[in-house]
Amino acid sequence: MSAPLPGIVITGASGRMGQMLIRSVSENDRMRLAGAVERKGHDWVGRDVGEAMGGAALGVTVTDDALSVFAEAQAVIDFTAPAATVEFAHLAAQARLCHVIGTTGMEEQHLAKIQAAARHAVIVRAGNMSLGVNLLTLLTEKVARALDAEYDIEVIEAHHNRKVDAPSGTALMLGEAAARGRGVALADVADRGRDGITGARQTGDIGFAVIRGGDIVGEHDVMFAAAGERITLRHVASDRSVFARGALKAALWGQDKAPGEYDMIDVLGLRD
Ligand SMILES: NC(=O)c1ccc[n+]([C@@H]2O[C@H](COP(=O)([O-])OP(=O)(O)OC[C@H]3O[C@@H](n4cnc5c(N)ncnc54)[C@H](O)[C@@H]3O)[C@@H](O)[C@H]2O)c1
Ligand SMILES: O=C(O)C1=N[C@H](C(=O)O)CCC1
Repeated sequence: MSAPLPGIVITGASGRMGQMLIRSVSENDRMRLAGAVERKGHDWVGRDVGEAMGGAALGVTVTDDALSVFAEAQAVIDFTAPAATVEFAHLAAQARLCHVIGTTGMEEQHLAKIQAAARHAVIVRAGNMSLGVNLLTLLTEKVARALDAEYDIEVIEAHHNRKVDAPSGTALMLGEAAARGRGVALADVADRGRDGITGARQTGDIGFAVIRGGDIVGEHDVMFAAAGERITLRHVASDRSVFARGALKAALWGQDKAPGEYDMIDVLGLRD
């Protein structure tokens, strides 16, 4: 007899990523959709999630009681908002299931609570779950290590007009990778908001520039600019399925791991 398929809960079910994840999990034959969670008061609560999405019924009713569905599942995939994710991390630790976190815009207070939850649960967290961006972080680190500070590093990102955090989680991952390559702490060299008479660029800074418009899914450039030449590493996401694919991989990967915090470099087996 074959083992039961791992049950996956999707939080933020009505969101841009939530709907993509509901579709991806329900079409995947290595897992089953075990729950769909939305915030209290959301008009999807109490409805079949497939019908709420405008399609066929999936036999899963959207709930605002996360713990009740976590108790019957093996993983939760969570692309919501920082405060909600902290709450879900606490509940996932209680239910001892794998928590895959795609939420960005986290501050120190959120990260400390997630770290505490990782004492009891497997947590996989990444500002970008796509294979392409995770490879790009490795390339960025390598190029930054090879070049000296005569090469100014700028991270440029573009996203849709509904995005609420900036710079994007991906831009910060790329900035961290560049700082690692340089052997510095990003917090010491990040230049995140230029406006007015800023003065000349400081040698060694890592700059961030942010574009918001229309339905851009996610675009990131890491530029190394020196006198006489410029290198640009680029990733363009044109479909949210690339993030969902990584998240589903992480949920399966996390099933037999010890509690702790992991990222997509671990999931993809790319760590040196
Ligand atoms: N890591 C990645 O690969 C990746 C990719 C895409 C988006 N993201 C991040 O995922 C997050 C969501 O992005 P989106 O575009 O889907 O946003 P969205 O606003 O479309 O969806 C967020 C959903 O979360 C729900 N939500 C908020 N609080 C909740 C709560 N307490 N309980 C249950 N549900 C709650 C909202 O109602 C909404 O449906 C953002 O932080 C975004 O940056 C990460
Ligand atoms: O649409 C978003 O929001 C995205 N967020 C992530 C980020 O902040 O980098 C990943 C790309 C899409």
